[in-house]
Amino acid sequence: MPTIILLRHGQSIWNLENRFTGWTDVDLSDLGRKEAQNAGEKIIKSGLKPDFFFTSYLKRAIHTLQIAANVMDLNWIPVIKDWHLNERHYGALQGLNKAETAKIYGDEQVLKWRRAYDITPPTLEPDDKRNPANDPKYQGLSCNEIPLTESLKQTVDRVRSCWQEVIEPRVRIYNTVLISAHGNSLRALAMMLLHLSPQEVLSFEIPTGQPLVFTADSHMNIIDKKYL
Ligand SMILES: O=C(O)[C@H](O)COP(=O)(O)O
Repeated sequence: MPTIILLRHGQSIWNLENRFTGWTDVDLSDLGRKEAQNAGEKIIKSGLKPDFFFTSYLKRAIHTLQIAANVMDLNWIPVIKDWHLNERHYGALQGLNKAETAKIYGDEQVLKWRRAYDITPPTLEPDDKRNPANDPKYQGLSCNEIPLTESLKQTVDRVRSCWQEVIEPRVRIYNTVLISAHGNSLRALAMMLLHLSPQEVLSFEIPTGQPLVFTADSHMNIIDKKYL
C-alpha cells in the first residue's frame, strides 16, 4: 500500500522563543533534535521502512530528516530537497514574537494571520533584508515564485505542484516515502490529500516531531491515517 509519512520538524530555536519563523532558516533546539531522534525510533518500531525522502530547503526540516534517517540507519536513502515544501512565508511578521504581536494587534487579528485560509500576513518590502531574493538558496527561482508573504491558500498551490510533479510519481514507484517539512506546508499537503475544507483545516494541527502516517489506495485516496 502506498504510504506517506509526514514529519513536522522538531522544535526549532524560534518555536522555543515563540517567534514567527516562515522562511527564516533557524536550526533545531536541543529538544527539537531529541524529537527528531524519537521520530526515527517510532518509525523503526512501527515496522515502516521509507524508501525515499523529501524535505524543504530549510535546515530545521533537513536536520530533522538527517537525525531520523541516522537513527533508522537509512542515511543512504535518496533525498529530494524542494523549496515548494518550505514553511508558509510569514511576510513582515517573520522574527516577531507571537504573544507580543497579539498584544499589539489583538488575538483575533493574529489568529486570522495564522489560521485563516485566504488571508496574507503583512507583506515584506522588496528592499527588506529578509526578502528571500537576497538568499543564495533561492537564486534559481523566478521573481513571481519568490514570496514576500503567503496565505495558506498560496502555500497549498505550491505544495500541490510539488506533490503532483515530484512526490506522487515517486510514491507510485517507491511505495513508502517520508516528507520532512513544516507545520503549514504539511497542513497544506494534508488539506489536499484529505480533501479538507478551509474551515476544517483551520483546526488541523500537526505537532513537532510526531510522524503522521497516511496509507493510500492505488488511486492515491487516503484510506487510513495515524500518528506513530
Ligand atoms: O513559521 C512558524 O512560525 C511556525 O513554523 C508555524 O507557525 P504557526 O503555528 O503560527 O502557523
